[in-house]
Amino acid sequence: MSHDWGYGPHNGPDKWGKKFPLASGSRQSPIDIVPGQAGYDPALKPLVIKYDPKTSRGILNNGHSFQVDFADDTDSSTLTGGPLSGTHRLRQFHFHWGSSDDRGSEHTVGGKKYPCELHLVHWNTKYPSFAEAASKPDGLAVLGVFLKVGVANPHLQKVLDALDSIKYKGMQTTFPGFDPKVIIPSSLDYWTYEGSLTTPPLLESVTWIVLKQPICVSSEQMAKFRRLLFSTEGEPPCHMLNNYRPPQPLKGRKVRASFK
Ligand SMILES: NS(=O)(=O)c1ccc(NC(=S)OCCc2ccsc2)cc1
Ligand SMILES: [Zn+2]
Repeated sequence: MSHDWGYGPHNGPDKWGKKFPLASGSRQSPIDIVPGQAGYDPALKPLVIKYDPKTSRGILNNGHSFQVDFADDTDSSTLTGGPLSGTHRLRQFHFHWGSSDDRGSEHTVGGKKYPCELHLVHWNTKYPSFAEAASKPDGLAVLGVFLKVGVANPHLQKVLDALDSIKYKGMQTTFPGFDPKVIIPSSLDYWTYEGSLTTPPLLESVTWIVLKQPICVSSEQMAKFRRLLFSTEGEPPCHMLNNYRPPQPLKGRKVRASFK
């Protein structure tokens, strides 16, 4: 069954509930993180991020964002510690961004929108595969990193240089030897809460770990994200803009902070 969900006026986040009833579920993402209401939890452990650049494989325009995919058949690239139990393997990372620098992130902080948000997607190896884990309440862990406009980011530039070869939906190319550690901020202070995928199928299987410290990106680099297309080569061109879901109701959930 082909799902034509997207981010436009006719198929955007307000319309997803028609085909994906989880859209109004009890643990939907993203959310607005209110620092004053996120209690410090001394029981939270430090995050342990171990990424091996030899596991990076390719870069794909999937028609909603672009993603860098990783080999996840071994424990070479993993996320452990923090609020997590067990080992979570890195599967892919991708971004969400706006049509201008004043919007684009999915999570917001006290109502503040960032121009872009990076998601590093991991799955719990207590399950046999990503697809199996994606259907379990403790199956996935997504590390969220905000991007703020400032000086150009040379590490991000390596990713952006590949975008010209994946302009249209469905295009992909090889992307070997990339270490995602270089686009993680120096501070690993985080907020964490129980949520969902922020796109269909909106599965409520994600432990969200959102880093407090943003990384920098220049306005010129943001313009490169916006040259991607939602559309295939044969379709009328539609620029990939505002591919973010707005914050969803907290519905009684607690957000915890790893820092005072
Ligand atoms: N934006 S997000 O990080 O919440 C996020 C992460 C992964 C996905 N979906 C993926 S990787 O789907 C792959 C296909 C699949 C298989 C089982 S459920 C979905 C959607 C949203
Ligand atoms: Zn995402």
